Amino acid sequence: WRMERCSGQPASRRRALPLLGHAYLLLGSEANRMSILAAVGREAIENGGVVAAWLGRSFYTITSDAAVAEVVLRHCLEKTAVSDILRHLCGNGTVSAPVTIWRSRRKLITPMFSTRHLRGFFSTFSRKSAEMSDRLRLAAGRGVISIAKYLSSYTLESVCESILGESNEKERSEFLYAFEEYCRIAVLRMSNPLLAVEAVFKLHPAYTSYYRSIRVMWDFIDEIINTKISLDQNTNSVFENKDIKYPKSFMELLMYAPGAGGAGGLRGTGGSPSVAELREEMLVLALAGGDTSTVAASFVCCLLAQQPQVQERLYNELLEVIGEKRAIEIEDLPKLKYMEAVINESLRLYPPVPNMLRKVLKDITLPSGVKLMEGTGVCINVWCLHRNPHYWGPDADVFNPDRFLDNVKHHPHAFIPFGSGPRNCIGYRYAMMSMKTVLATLLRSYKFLPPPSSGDTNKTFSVKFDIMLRDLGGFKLQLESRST
Ligand code: HEM
Repeated sequence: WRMERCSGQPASRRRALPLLGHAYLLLGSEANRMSILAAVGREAIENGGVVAAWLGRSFYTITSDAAVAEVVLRHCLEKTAVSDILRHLCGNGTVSAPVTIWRSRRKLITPMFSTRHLRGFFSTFSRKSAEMSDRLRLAAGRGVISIAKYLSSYTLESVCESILGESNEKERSEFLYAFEEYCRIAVLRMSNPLLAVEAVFKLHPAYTSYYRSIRVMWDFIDEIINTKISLDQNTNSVFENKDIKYPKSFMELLMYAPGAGGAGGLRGTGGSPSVAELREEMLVLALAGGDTSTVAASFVCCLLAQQPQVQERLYNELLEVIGEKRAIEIEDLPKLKYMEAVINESLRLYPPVPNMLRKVLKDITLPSGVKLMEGTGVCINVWCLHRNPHYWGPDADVFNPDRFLDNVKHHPHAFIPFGSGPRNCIGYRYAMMSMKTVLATLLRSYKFLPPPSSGDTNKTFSVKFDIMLRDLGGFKLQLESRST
């Protein structure tokens, strides 16, 4: 009570238990976890933007308010202890690193996302999209499929080619399976403060599986790194070759980055990058870049299946900008304005990262007088912020891409699927390019239809939360070929 009083934050009306605080509410199924997070986010809206809750003995401010999100994302760059679970996998990789290490890591990978490098990856997106479209030919007209299954192969293949440079299919699917297993268990550990304690987790049935899945992912990346290093050594080019031709993989770019070697940079002993450090960054990019885009593109497809008029309008835009037959070119992408609005509206309603956590390092007093206290955590409830009627009107839950075409100005922090501030998503442009390319390829060849008897065309998908947001129904839809 003292914390709530000092911070001026209303306490959640849900009961807190000794030791667990409100964390016991998150212990049920993945769907239950998401509905609790959404309910607490709505409590914050009712309270004018914030509500206080306890995750174990840690005090958290939950917010669904754009102004609070802006302050937090600008000033609080440290992740909370919950991110320590991510560090088991990614170590000091950019996404999970403590601020002191994060600064140099972020500086090092930023140039890799320059326009020049991103342009180099377009050919990967377009080739992999065409391959996925071919694979789908067998599924068209043959009933219900999970579009996420196909999109996850597309994103992982593209990510592997552009980020790692190479990989084989069997190992890729083992990697994907291991990642799903890791997410399933990691979120249990994040939601249950007792399981965050290693000695307690050791007694849990998922303990072995958790570390096995991490091992599988590490081995996958290490194998690629070691092959690359020995190849380069054999050709005498390791770290000296400044004239490699584009497109390079992110891994090559990182190995040859001029900035590598500074404090926290990627040079291991003897002037070469340590495999462990390369692995950390590659894992961050492969994971942050793969699953998020799969989830985002899958929700777009399912929403389009529900909304035939939106899909037809998008198809017409594709005909106008690209036409029916010619290959998509990189210059087409910025012209697809309606496509961008559809993706944004989908990201608004179904943000793949529905919660962002930050630690407060210094007391901050918000304009409302509420205090964010040093040492406490903040959870930005993106799911509720994106559905907050205060910013999006009484029809906030309705899918309407025109919101992003109208000249109505929204609060700049009412829409933050990629975060914001110095620690925002570094792969935003990569993700948009990849998603636009695959969606344009698929929509020119297929019509998306909802599964039979899926009911209301504006229904909210039932979702679950396991680090990422996912459709509980498994992203099901039907395909009809446009060429018949
Ligand atoms: C639709 C796709 C994507 C979404 C919705 C998304 C979302 C996000 C969000 C919300 C954050 C900030 C998390 C926080 O503040 O706690 C983030 C960080 C990050 N994302 Fe993405 N992301 C996507 C795609 C990508 C891609 C394609 C890459 C790389 C290829 C990537 C790399 C990263 C990295 C490295 C960070 C950490 C940045 C830092 O801490 O400085 N993301 N992403």
